[in-house]
Amino acid sequence: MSPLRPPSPPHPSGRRIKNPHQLIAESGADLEGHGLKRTMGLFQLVCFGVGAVVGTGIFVGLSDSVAEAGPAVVLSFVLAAITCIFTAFSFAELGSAIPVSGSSYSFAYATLGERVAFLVGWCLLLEYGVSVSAVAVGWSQYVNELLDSLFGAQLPAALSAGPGDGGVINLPAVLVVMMAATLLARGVRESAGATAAMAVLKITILVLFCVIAFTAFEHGNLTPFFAQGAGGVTAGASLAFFSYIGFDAITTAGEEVRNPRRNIPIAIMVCIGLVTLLYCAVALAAIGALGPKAVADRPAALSIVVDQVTDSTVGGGIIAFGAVVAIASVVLAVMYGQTRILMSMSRDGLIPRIFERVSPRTSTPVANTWIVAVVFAVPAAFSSLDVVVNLTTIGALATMVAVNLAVIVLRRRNPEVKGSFRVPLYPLSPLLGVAFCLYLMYGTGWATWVQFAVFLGVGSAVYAFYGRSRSRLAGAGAAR
Ligand SMILES: NC(=[NH2+])NCCC[C@H](N)C(=O)O
Repeated sequence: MSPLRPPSPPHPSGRRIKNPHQLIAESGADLEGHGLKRTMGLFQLVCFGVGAVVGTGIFVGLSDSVAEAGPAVVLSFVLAAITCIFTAFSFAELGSAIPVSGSSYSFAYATLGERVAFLVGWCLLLEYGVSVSAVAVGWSQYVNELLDSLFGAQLPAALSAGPGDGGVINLPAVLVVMMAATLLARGVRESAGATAAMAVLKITILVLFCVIAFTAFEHGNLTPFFAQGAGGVTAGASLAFFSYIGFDAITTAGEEVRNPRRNIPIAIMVCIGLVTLLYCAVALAAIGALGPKAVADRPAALSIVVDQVTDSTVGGGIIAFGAVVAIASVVLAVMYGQTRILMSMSRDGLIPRIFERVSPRTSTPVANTWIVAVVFAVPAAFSSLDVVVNLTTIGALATMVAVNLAVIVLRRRNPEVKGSFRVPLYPLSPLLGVAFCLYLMYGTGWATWVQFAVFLGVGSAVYAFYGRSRSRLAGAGAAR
């Protein structure tokens, strides 16, 4: 049973919009010590961000972006980072003004209304759920690489890749999803210490990679720099964007952060800056060592580069081991996020109540966790990486468009709700955020757009036939 919360009073506009004051009051954000415990400081918050962001995108996706952009992939990373920065400003403003859990879904509910909030929640199924599948598929490549360097043998392709990638079923990907569900259902979460350790591990592995790969650096490998022209840079940026997804996790911790109004925006900026530096260095090191062709379209590319540079399988094995641990932690974190978003939506009455049911034995949403695991194990088993990466990316970008718009709506409609952080150059920053997001969405290609349109159509139908009539907010009398 969920604790009963008093329903929000109707929004003055008469539309189904959650009153931001009510949201803040419900979360106890202005009363330190109420609600969840405020234990996270700035360092932990940055670690939390790095832990959520660095994963399959750089370890595996790098080779796809290099295939699109050549050495100019560095610019693709920068383009993706700029998109994130504008959007991160918006996340930071909303996160500091309305410091509640639930992230973009809650922000949209307080500004753009219930229908849009539902669709944002629906897109989060791509950004979180489908990305669990994507990250798991990437994990499986490094498991194979690790097995290879430990035992000199890999799993047969039939059992370690989906039909699109020349296999039948991707068993390691299914395995990691099920392991994460088992841990989450038992209430095992990364402790603050483990989160920090994981972030340090990721940074160490990537720095180690750069140090090794730079020993074999040759400028010649970086020319021609614009191997595939400007179009390649754009396509590469859409792919590279995946490796930044997750920075908004920082804003989902709103209720557990000390001094959120100051720490959340700073943590977002530090996290994106650090990650961009790392990614550009890794890309330059990898291409500088072996040239773009040897990096492009290779599974477990970072391990392979190190193997070739050091002429042994030990270094590559170490990188693979680090990647296996690091990527598994992303699966855990993202699946956790998905279950909590579904819990918020269920508490609002927009999806069936089974998602908010908490097991009395473990105090975790067990049914919710297993539904998520089983549903997203299917694309993990049978999809190829680029399909799930593109779907995750387009879903994430769509929610970010909504977040940028939410800033504008909040400032116009509730100018009194202010956080400590305000986006610079308003309204230019959120508008540029929208523009960059749309640009990268465009870069995902028409096939992804078609899949996305179908997905949104289904979501609208679910809202029309289910969520709309069962909404708690509607029960409060604000229905229109
Ligand atoms: N909230 C999320 N969807 N996180 C997925 C993060 C994916 C992560 N950027 C990676 O490269 O593996």
